[in-house]
Amino acid sequence: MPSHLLAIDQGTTSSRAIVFNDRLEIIASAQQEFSQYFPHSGWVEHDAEEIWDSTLATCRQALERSGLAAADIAAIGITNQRETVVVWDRQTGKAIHKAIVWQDRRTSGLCDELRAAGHDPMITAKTGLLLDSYFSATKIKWLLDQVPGAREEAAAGRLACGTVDSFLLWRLTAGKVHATDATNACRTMLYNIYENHWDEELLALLDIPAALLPEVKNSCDDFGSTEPALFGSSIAVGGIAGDQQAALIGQACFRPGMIKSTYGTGCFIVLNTGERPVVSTNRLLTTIGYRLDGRNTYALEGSIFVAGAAVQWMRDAMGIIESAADTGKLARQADINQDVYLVPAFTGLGAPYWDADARGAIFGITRATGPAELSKAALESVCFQTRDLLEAMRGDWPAMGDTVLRVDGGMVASNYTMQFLADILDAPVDRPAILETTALGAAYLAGLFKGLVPSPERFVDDWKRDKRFTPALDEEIRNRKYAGWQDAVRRTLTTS
Ligand SMILES: Nc1ncnc2c1ncn2[C@@H]1O[C@H](COP(=O)(O)OP(=O)(O)O)[C@@H](O)[C@H]1O
Ligand SMILES: O=P(O)(O)OC[C@H](O)CO
Repeated sequence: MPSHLLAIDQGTTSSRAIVFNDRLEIIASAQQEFSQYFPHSGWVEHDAEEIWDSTLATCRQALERSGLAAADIAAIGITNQRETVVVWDRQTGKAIHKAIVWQDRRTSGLCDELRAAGHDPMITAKTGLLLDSYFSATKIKWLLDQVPGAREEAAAGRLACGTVDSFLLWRLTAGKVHATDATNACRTMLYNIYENHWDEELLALLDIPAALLPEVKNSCDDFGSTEPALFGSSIAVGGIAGDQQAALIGQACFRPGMIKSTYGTGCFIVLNTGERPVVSTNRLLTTIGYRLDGRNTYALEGSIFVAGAAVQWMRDAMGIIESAADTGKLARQADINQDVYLVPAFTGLGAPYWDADARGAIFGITRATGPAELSKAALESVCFQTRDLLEAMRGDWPAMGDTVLRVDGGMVASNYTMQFLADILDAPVDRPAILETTALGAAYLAGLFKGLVPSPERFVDDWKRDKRFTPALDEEIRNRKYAGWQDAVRRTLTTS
């Protein structure tokens, strides 16, 4: 009986494949970066062929490194960068244009027009999202409108469209399955998260034919099986989830009130709110955390565009540090009497401010300010932004109670940052034993499909912590520091 699981983690900058055993321990992995295309200011594209090639290559490498054959893999789970869209030809499987990436802002003018026409309350009421070019819908419209012949091809039923999971599934099954899961569908801004269907009014508003879109399934479901020639024999695909939702699953946040925060390039905080969706009054997103057996578990999400990217900026643009880990060492040496704040609004500010025009700023610099103080300010900015989101979540969902934040992503390697996070939140911060939580979530869904892993209720109890960071900052200092941050943000915003 095959008992291993293969997780595909198709991210914004790299594709990864990880083989897990049925105890959900990592056996082997492979990773490959691919090109980012920036054809114009604010535009971000990926080549769908590079996405596919890197995914296939890493799956094969991970299998080879594990010493296993395809026949030893019980099922594949796919997790992916969300919102990014591909439109492809059903006959050839080739994309008609490069994929438009979630970060791409080319349709912000169209979003402004939709807002001016008063459509945003309807969009939020159906999708739980805020009208923004971040989501897939306006990107699909752009592709249909701008690629020569696309509208005619679509009308003739010759095109298919989907988020990256759906494109990969199409390729893995050699065009036999056109499907996605609810966590990906709910990020398109075309999916009604309360009634669980592609929304006709939204499709009509954006002139997107329903026939283009994939079937929406559970996150753990029968997604078909891979073409035998790809890996030597066919493997079932049993799970799909967008990467932030997969991290929620991998962190075993299966109970209402449980919350995870992923610190990579950006930061995404997701709170499980249970079977009842919570409508945000604080500009957070209502989203589907996962769908199992036809039942949605909803979540509130806050997205911060710049987290580890602030550290990359210190290294690549400023040359203040040589490697990311230097920031922690420097921050510990900083003069504690200097209150320096960095507001990393490099591409505007995300939740809960949603100010696309704000730009980064540094406050409180003196002649004595140097790399140490800037490093400290960069790391702390991520923690202040997390507190902003948690305050918004508490406002939206008073039942949240005491928070324990489960963290993952590259930046959680920084003990300085994690301790300051606990201090400024005045809440414990838990770092898990397995840091590959996104892939773990995908593997878990695939394992659940095959009955190889514990039920969600039991998985919660199996979750293992590496380290807990406990708050240790005096209340008066905490309040003063946070007030300083709020003041810095106020001075950065372009909207009042
Ligand atoms: N020790 C560290 N201290 C601070 N930041 C770090 C550290 N290690 C990694 N990072 C940051 O974490 C990010 C990488 O995390 P990762 O989860 O791999 O991101 P992504 O999946 O978005 O590419 C980078 O932005 C990097 O600067
Ligand atoms: O690929 P990541 O890890 O940068 O995540 C991207 C998010 O899914 C975008 O919403």
